[in-house]
Amino acid sequence: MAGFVSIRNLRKSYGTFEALKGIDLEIEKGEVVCVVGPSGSGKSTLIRCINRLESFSDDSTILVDGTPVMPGRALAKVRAEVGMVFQGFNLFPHLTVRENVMLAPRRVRGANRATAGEQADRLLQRVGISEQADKYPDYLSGGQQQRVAIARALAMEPQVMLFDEPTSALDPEMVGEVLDVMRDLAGTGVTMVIVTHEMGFASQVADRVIFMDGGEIVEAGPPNELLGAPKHPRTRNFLSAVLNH
Ligand SMILES: Nc1ncnc2c1ncn2[C@@H]1O[C@H](COP(=O)(O)OP(=O)(O)OP(=O)(O)O)[C@@H](O)[C@H]1O
Repeated sequence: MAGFVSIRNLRKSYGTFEALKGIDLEIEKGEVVCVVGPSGSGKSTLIRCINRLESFSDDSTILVDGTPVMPGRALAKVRAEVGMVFQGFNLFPHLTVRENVMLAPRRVRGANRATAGEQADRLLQRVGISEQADKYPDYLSGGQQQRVAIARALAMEPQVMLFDEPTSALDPEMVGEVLDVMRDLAGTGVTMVIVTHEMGFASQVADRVIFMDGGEIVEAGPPNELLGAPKHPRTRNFLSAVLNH
């Protein structure tokens, strides 16, 4: 049966270089999937294809809640259902924290100012930074900015949240506060796909961990199996390199 996010034969090339070599992946509604693997294995490319920030081969199919992720009118529907959080926080520097969170509901959904403002305040409370609402992003720490970015993505009430190494650009002492917000979110029924190098976090929150290497899914399974007792030698090599680092 097709998953809530259904990926079939996903191929992506940059010139002659094949970054994704035919990925098949079904993600259930509410499932939390962590994608791990070495640098350059195609993790970011995979999740960027899900909302078509990257184009992909014509013979590949991605469906989100049954809607094909293809150029055209349906793409706006998919993008409204899929929130994304990047490594860099990508907040608008000329807008306050609250205005950053209000922007998409106002522009895309036509929400009025009061409704969008109330929702922003609720979301900022949820990510623990209500007191920063009237500041500009540059005055916030990296961890706080990333929490605003999560609130901003949640403001569209997405069905799916994509996270592309959300803690990689943070100073170590700020990683925990962002992972805590994501951990809370994982308990709320939002479907999450998370590219991460945080193996401890993946083992705690993931329903399934996917190991990618060379543009392919080498192995996938529940965290205790994939991280605890990987079957494939490439997974074992990767994990021993990461964990002994
Ligand atoms: N715009 C691009 N043009 C050319 N090659 C690209 C482009 N984006 C990515 N690639 C290549 O595609 C491959 C997969 O990149 P991707 O960023 O998906 O890897 P990744 O697993 O997310 O790596 P990392 O953990 O370092 O972020 C890499 O070899 C990368 O160099």
